[in-house]
Amino acid sequence: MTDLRLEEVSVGSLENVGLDVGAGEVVCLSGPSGSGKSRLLRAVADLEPHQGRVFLGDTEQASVPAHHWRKQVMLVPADSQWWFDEVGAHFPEACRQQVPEALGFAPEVMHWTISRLSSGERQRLALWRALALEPSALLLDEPTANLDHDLSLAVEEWLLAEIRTRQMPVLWVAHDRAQIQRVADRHLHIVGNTLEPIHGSD
Ligand SMILES: Nc1ncnc2c1ncn2[C@@H]1O[C@H](COP(=O)(O)OP(=O)(O)OP(=O)(O)O)[C@@H](O)[C@H]1O
Repeated sequence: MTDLRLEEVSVGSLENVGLDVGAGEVVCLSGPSGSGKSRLLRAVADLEPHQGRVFLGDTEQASVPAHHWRKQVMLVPADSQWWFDEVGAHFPEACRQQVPEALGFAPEVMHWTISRLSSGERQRLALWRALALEPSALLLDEPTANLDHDLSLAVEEWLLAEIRTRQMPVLWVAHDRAQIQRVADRHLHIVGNTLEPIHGSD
């Protein structure tokens, strides 16, 4: 059981962010457009230079090569990147026959070309690809932004079940207040250069 801890992290206009996300806990992060939500996730994923320290359990980000860190602390960005022609080539062999039902795909999806994917299909497959790599922590940047309401609910439910089962600490950037109320154990909102806790239905 591993927590994700930020100590005095500064990136862009955000200063001295301190945060401890427990195993299996979902902390939602909201804030105005351009306030620094994505940059904070990128800093935690060691994709952007920043000040301060980030820990996964006892392991400090600065003590491991960035590519090892990123396999453990997995960022699912709003715009996912794909580098092979076919979907299946991006997945470990063992996962190709087990596409989760909640994502709404038939197994044939593994033979689809990347170029035909809609933005919502890309987003759902990027989530499955991230989980298929069995990370220890997840950083989700508006993971359902391109999905319709029903699919959004199904994906949320699937994600929450996976998060609880695997006991991953999760930072989840979201705009939709209703979604935040459904998924968040805690909600932090960016105000100026800091994160402020939002309680209940504020
Ligand atoms: N590498 C960079 N160097 C300098 N400024 C950057 C860099 N990347 C992003 N920015 C700026 O930092 C600010 C925060 O960007 P960020 O992408 O984190 O916003 P956000 O809160 O995720 O916004 P949105 O909700 O619109 O996605 C923006 O003004 C952006 O232009």
